[in-house]
This record gives sequence, C-alpha cells and structure tokens, in this order.
Amino acid sequence: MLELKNISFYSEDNKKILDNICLEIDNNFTVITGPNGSGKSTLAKIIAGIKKPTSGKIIFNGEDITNLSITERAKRGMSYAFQQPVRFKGLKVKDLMSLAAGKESSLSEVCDLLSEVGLCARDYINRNIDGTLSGGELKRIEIAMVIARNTQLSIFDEPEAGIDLWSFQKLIHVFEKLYKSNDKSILIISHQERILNIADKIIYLKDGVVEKYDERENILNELLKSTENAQCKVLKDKMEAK
Ligand SMILES: Nc1ncnc2c1ncn2[C@@H]1O[C@H](COP(=O)(O)OP(=O)(O)OP(=O)(O)O)[C@@H](O)[C@H]1O
Repeated sequence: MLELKNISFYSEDNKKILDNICLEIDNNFTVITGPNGSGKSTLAKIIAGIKKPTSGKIIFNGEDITNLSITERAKRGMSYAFQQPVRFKGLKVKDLMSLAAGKESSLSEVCDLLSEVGLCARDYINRNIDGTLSGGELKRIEIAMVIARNTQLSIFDEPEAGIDLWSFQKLIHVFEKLYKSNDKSILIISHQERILNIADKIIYLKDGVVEKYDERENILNELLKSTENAQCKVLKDKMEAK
C-alpha cells in the first residue's frame, strides 16, 4: 500500500533529520516509535504531504505521490491528525464533522463520533472550533474528524498528547474498532506502551534511521527492556552523582 523509497530530509540549516528511510507499510496497524527528536513527526508529515522530502520517493497504491499536495493525497485516501491540532475559524464542530465525512451528517452520526472520542455531544456539537476549546478537546475533535473521513490510511501523530487517562483508554478502543471494523490501515506515532501493545507492526526510529521494523511480538519485549535499562541507567547515574 505505502512504500517509502530512500527518503531523506534535511532542515533549512542543512541538518540531517531523516537518513535514507526505506519502508513498506501494508494494510495493517503500524506504530512508529522512538526517542524524542528521532524524526517520527517529520516522517509522518512527509507521508501526509505536509513536508517534502529532500530526496526519495513515496508510492501509495502503486502511484508516485511524492509531488502531490496534502489535498491530492487526501483524495487518494490518506488523512492525518496533527500532534498540535489546528483551529478552523468560523466553523462549528458539527460542520467540521460533515465536511470530514464528505456528506451532511445526521445529528446522531455526529453524536456517535463525538462520544467515541469521549466528548459529550450535547456540550460540543454547536461549539466553534476556536481558542475557547482546550488543547485536549481540539485534539479529540481532530481525531473524530479523521475517523469520520474513514480513508484507506489514517495517520495519527501522538494521539495521546494532551489527553487525560480516561479519554485515552477510550481512544485505544476507537483505534482497535476502526482497524478491525473495516480493512483500513492505521499509522500511529506513539510512545505509549498501550498503543504499541495493539500494533501489528512496530517501526523504531532513532537518529533519523529505521533501527528496527518488525511484527509487534518480535520487537516489543526487546524495546521495553531497552527502555527499562535506559531508565535504570538514568537512576543509577543519579544515585552515583549523589
Ligand atoms: N525545520 C526544522 N529545522 C531544524 N530542525 C528541525 C526542523 N524540523 C525538525 N527539526 C529537528 O528534527 C528532529 C526530528 O524532529 P521530529 O519532530 O520529527 O522528532 P520526533 O521524533 O517526532 O520527536 P518527538 O517525539 O519529540 O515528537 C528534531 O531534532 C527537531 O528539532
């Protein structure tokens, strides 16, 4: 479905952010994880068309989409939820859901979507999408929008960021349902063990390079162990410093 061929990305000040990424992502539930600053968001933005790679190609369903805009990619079946949600001036929540679904959504459809992401429909349906909504509320509305779009590939950048534990628990079910109910694919950038636990495949990025890419069962234990070891080392260093 999605193929990344030799994708590299350099910032304006010529810093290497992604180095020759080669990946094939099939119809499944894939999680990209890795340390802060390893290039996860940059890679997701390159896939969605928000950033252009410095070199390399992106193939989606056999078509080279490297030079296509976000809108053109969206038309071909890709949607993206930002780590920092965007505000849509002059639009109400219910309008946004209809726009995302590409049809006039009924009240009950919008209510279902909002409750999926843990928002009480009655309180939010007529709210304006503006600065009066909290970061977590905006984030959940944006996730609901991606669900409403129901495209072949949905990309979520750190859906857990700014979301309380209770809503996060619900979101996990939403992702599972979205993935299992139809043969759509999900690509999530996440540090959360609970999301890693439901992935089919995990991509581990480090310093702009794919260090590991495998089925969850072949990679997760090793990843968690290395995180534990890293945490132990920090603790040990702190104790030794005392
Ligand atoms: N336009 C830019 N100019 C300079 N550096 C950049 C630019 N965009 C990203 N970077 C740097 O590239 C690296 C990768 O950033 P990116 O946001 O992709 O990381 P990430 O893995 O998603 O991190 P996090 O887990 O903290 O969200 C970081 O060191 C970041 O500071």
